[in-house]
Amino acid sequence: MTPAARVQTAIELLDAIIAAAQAKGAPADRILADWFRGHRFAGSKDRRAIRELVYSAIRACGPVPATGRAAMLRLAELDESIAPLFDGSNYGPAAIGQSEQAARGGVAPEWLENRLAASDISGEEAAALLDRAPLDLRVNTLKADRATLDLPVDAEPTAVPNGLRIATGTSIEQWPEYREGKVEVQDTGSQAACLAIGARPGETVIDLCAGGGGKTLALAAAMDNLGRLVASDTDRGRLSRLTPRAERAGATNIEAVLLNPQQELEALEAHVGKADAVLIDAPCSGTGTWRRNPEARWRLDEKELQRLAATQSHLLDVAAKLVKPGGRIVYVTCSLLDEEGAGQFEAFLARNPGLKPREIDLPLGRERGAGTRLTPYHDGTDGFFIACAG
Ligand SMILES: C[S@@+](CC[C@H](N)C(=O)[O-])C[C@H]1O[C@@H](n2cnc3c(N)ncnc32)[C@H](O)[C@@H]1O
Repeated sequence: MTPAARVQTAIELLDAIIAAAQAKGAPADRILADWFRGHRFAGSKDRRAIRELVYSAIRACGPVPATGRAAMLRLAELDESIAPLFDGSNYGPAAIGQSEQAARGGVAPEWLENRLAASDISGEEAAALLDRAPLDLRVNTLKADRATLDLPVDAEPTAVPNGLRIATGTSIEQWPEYREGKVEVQDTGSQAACLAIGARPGETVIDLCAGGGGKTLALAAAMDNLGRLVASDTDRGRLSRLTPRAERAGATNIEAVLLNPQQELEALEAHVGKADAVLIDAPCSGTGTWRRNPEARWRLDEKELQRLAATQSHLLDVAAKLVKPGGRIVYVTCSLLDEEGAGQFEAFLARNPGLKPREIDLPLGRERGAGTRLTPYHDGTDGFFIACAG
C-alpha cells in the first residue's frame, strides 16, 4: 500500500470506530482486527502503519470527531508528514479543501474534562491519560518466582512484589513461560489492587466482579490455592474465560458463580456474612484505562456514568452483606472520577456506620478520600481508586 492509501484506510476505519463508539458497538481494536483479517493484501508493515495512524488520530482528538477525515486532519495539525499525503492519488485521500475543518483536540469531550478537573485530574495528569501504556506482567507464584524466572526478553521489576515490565508491543503468546502459566499480562495498578485485599491461604475470599478472572488468578496465587475463592460475575461470556485461564495458571481453589443483576445474593446465599474478604472490582467508566482504549472517551455520556455509579453503590451494599464481622471489603475502580471512587466510597461508609475505612499499605499511589489513587502520570500505571473498609 502507498502511504496515502494507508491514510485513506485509516480514515475509513476511524469512521467505523466513531460510529461504533456512539452506538456502543465494537471497540476499536476489534474493528481493526476484523479489517486486517478481511484485507490480506495489507502486509505487516501496512498493518502497523495503519494501526499507528488510527490510534494517533484517536488520541489527537478530544471530543468525538464528526468524521474520520476530520480526525485525520486533526492529526495532520500535529504531524506535518501527513498533510502532503492528502494528494488525491489513487486510493489516497482527496486534497484538503480550503474551508475543511479539523476535529478539535483536547483530552476528552468538554463535560468529561470538567468532571476530571473536579476530581483534580487536569494539566499533565489529564494529558498522561492518553499516553501509551507499558506492558506489565505478573509472575504467577503458583508456578514461578520473579527472582529466578528467565524470560526471552529484558524485564524490569516493578514496584509490586511479582510485577515485571517489558517493552510495549512484545508478543508473549508464544513464549513457553506464558503458555505454561508462569506469567500473566496484568497492569501494575491491577496488581496493586490485588495486594490491597491481602488475601491469605485458608481464607474465604469473594471476587464479586471477577470478569475473565484477571484479579481472581492473582488472589489464588496469594492464597497459595488454599481456602475458598469465589469468582462471580453477571457476564456469562467473561466468566467462561476464567476456567481455561485458571487451568493454565494452576489455580485450583476457584469456584465460578454466575449472578443475576440485582439478585446477586441469591446465587451467593451460602456466603452471606461469612467472607473474610470481598473484592469489588466494579464496572466503571474506565477513565483510568484510556491509554489502552482511547476511544472509550467517546462512548461515555452522563446517563451511562449515572447508571455505573448506581451499580457501584449497589455492589458495595451487596459486599457489605457478604463480609463477616471483622472481614474486609476492598473497592476498586479503574476510574479517576471521584463519583466512582472517593465519593462513592464515602457515601458507602456513611450508609454503613458499622464499617470503618482501613488503611491499605501499597507501594504506589496517593491518598484520595478514604482510599488510594493511582494515576498514569504519578505512578506509570492505569488509573485506579482502591479503598478498604471493615
Ligand atoms: C472491571 S470489570 C472486572 C474485571 C476483572 N475483575 C479482572 O480483573 O479482569 C467489571 C465486571 O463487573 C461485572 N458486573 C457488572 N455488573 C455486575 C453485577 N451486578 N454483579 C457482578 N458483576 C457485575 C462486569 O460483567 C465486568 O466483568
